[in-house]
Amino acid sequence: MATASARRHSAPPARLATLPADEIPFLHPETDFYDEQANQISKTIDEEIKRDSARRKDASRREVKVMLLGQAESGKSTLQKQFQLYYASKSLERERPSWRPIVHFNTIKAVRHILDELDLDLTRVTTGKSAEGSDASQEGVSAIRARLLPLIALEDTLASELSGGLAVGGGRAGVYVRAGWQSLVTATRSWPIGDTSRASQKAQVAANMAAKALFTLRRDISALWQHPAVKRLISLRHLKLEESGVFFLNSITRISEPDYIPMTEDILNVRVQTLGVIEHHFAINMGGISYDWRLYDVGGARGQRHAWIPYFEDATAIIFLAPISAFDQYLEEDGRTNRIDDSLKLFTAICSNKLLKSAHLVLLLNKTDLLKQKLQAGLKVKKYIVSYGDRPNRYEDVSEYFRAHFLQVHKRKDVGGRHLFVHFTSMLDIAATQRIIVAVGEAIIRSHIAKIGLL
Ligand SMILES: Nc1nc2c(ncn2[C@@H]2O[C@H](COP(=O)(O)OP(=O)(O)OP(=O)(O)O)[C@@H](O)[C@H]2O)c(=O)[nH]1
Ligand SMILES: [Mg+2]
Repeated sequence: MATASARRHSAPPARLATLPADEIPFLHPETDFYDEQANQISKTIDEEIKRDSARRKDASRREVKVMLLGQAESGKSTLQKQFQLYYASKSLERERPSWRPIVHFNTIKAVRHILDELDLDLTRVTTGKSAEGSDASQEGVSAIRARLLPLIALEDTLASELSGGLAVGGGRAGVYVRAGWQSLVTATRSWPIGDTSRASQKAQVAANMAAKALFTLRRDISALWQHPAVKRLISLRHLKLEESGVFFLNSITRISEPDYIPMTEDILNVRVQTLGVIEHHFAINMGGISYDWRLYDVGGARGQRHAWIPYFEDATAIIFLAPISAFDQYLEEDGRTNRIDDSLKLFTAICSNKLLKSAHLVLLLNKTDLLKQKLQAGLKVKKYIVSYGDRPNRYEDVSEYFRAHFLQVHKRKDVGGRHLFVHFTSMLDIAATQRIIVAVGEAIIRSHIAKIGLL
């Protein structure tokens, strides 16, 4: 391992470093003394390289890279939060205040959506296009609307500031998050792009204005939410709010309190779109060994899916989430594609992707709580999925029908001859999800060990 220049030096190697370049003595080859020293050094270096390589190999064997995949709103980030809650609850605790403006944003967005639908309803009634409606049911709405206008005016600014000045997709206001987004509203870490302090200050100003407006107008929001015209629109299914909107409107008094800090349940209910790929680290102990668990949470909308590919080759496992409550919903990015159909196509692409052929596969059929609610409310699956035919419109039959379709995709398209772990989940149910997280974590680590050999 001795280098050519070192072998020609007659002085003991330790002196070399202390000599200025122009005083380096003439080098005599074939010095016994030097050869012995050089061999010793060479041996030591070789051993160190071997040890380093063993350490690296060991570390890479303990590294478990798990990707959360699935369409937008399938519940990937919610699952990531559940992992964080279980394996790194202190970090979730620290982030708690940064979720407050996002809870407020979700609420303002829902209020704006209600007012838009009431507007549309009035137009339908006045143009004679609605047989069911009556503008009498909107009595009092215009006064509430006038008072709520300053709150609604904050929606776009808040969305833009919370997203770090990003405007994605155009049209509907939304909040998009990338790695490190919490620093924008907590000012504890630096935002990775642009003028960090200014971005953070602007986001905090917008967040404070929204918090004040929500507190001042909380009774009007409540009155709007309880209004018979709104109830009528919901029962006619003209008004379909995001789940987070319903949850926060039901909690308006609590979340608009000046000293409000989001509870874990609030954090799980929040809706923000993920941009790109966000990496999270956890240490998971199994059998006395600590595994470096890396979770990759991705943006699931169609325009985001290209960003997944660079991570495929290294993935130890894929957890694919399919929201089976979405049988009556269509993609936001393509209003003609049924969400279940999109999930099945995406799952087909994942099962048949050669880059992923050695990754373990876990399928979570998510949002079972919402599926139950929709079926109980009388929504008919066959109206949206014709092939469901005259099967019973019960939870057991519907969930089994969807499960069978995903299993069939796996059977036909899987390139790796892999086992598929399948679970029904309701990601907002903390106790049930934590049990599944432990089971899934152990199954993935066990398969990983089986593949790479015992540590
Ligand atoms: N009722 C119910 N809501 C859920 C469930 N899982 C997730 N949600 C809600 O669905 C919404 C979307 O969840 P996210 O975790 O943000 O979805 P995502 O897959 O990360 O979406 P993108 O980041 O856009 O790809 C959030 O408001 C969650 O609270 C579930 O099992 N039941
Ligand atoms: Mg997400």
